[in-house]
Amino acid sequence: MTDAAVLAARSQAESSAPPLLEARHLSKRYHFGKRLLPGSGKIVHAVDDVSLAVFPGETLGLVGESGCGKSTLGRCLTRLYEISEGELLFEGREIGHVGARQLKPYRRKVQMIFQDPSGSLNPRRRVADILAQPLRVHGIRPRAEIDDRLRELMDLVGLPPGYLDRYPHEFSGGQRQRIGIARALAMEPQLIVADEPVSALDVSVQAQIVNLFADLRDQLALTYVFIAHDLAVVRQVSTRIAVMYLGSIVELGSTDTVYGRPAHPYTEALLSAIPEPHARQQCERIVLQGDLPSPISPPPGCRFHTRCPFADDRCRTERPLLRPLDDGRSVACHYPRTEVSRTAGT
Ligand SMILES: Nc1ncnc2c1ncn2[C@@H]1O[C@H](COP(=O)(O)OP(=O)(O)OP(=O)(O)O)[C@@H](O)[C@H]1O
Repeated sequence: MTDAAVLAARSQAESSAPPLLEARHLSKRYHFGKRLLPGSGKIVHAVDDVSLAVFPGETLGLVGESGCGKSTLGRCLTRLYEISEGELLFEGREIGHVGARQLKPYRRKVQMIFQDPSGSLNPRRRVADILAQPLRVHGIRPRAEIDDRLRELMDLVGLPPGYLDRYPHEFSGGQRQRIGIARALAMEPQLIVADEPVSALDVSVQAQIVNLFADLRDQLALTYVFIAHDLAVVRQVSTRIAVMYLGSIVELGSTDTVYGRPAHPYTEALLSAIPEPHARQQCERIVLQGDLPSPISPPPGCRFHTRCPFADDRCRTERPLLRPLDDGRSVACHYPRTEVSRTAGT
């Protein structure tokens, strides 16, 4: 493991603990069109050479605008999607390319929570059945202990045990998300990848669910990858932040470092849009010109150069690697904002 991207991904460790999960040069491509006719199909480079380490007990927030590849990366990390290239290691063991049988223990240890939990909640089954199913199928608890465990799970997510007899449609959105969380917890996971888990909820309910995530992390020593487009929510819940742009990580660092003084021009623009007055000292909003380029034909050089106000010839031709800076974060930019004079307007 000598190469700069992997070292940069690991340089963020807040403790000496080895990573729980590590992606090395992970890429995911979608093929569509007429694949049988050579040259006629198209390839979407949804995740492009991502190296990332997730450490035990942390919440790694994954942010970036719509279409940058957050969900695809989340699904690759949980092995819901096949990985096109690269490695994925859980507790040091390669699990990126193993078959279903070898993947079984990992499937339990890593759970995914979605924006809309309805997908995992069978509308014709009572909550008790929904929660008991993984306990039975995976033999997680002896039959005699299942009833107690169901009550425990309801208690963990703040729902009365009497609700076990109800059906999913009898709950509000926030309560349904609590049941989705309880279902994930039933597997006794070590890592949860939560993909936009609060974005469909009312703001007041969002705060309750975010607090629940934080409480559960402390209570059960969980580790999270928290995917969201709402930067204020991600800031509240995350210990570290990974910023994605067009399939790649462009900045990775502690939440305070990245939000306090972003180093990548894309992060700077993204954070300038947070409406909260206390989110950053700087109030001026940076409006990026142009749209997110297509991941079917990403631009050469720095992927961000077509929208970057500071791009020069080097940026147009040479792709910057994710490299560690002195302050512990990593950035994929030839001219990080923390290394140039802001007053000079560069
Ligand atoms: N099944 C698919 N086939 C082809 N392209 C896909 C597929 N799923 C996603 N994509 C494309 O891959 C890119 C990344 O999508 P992804 O959903 O991972 O981004 P995202 O950052 O999670 O966006 P959002 O926040 O809108 O969900 C997008 O350009 C998207 O259109």
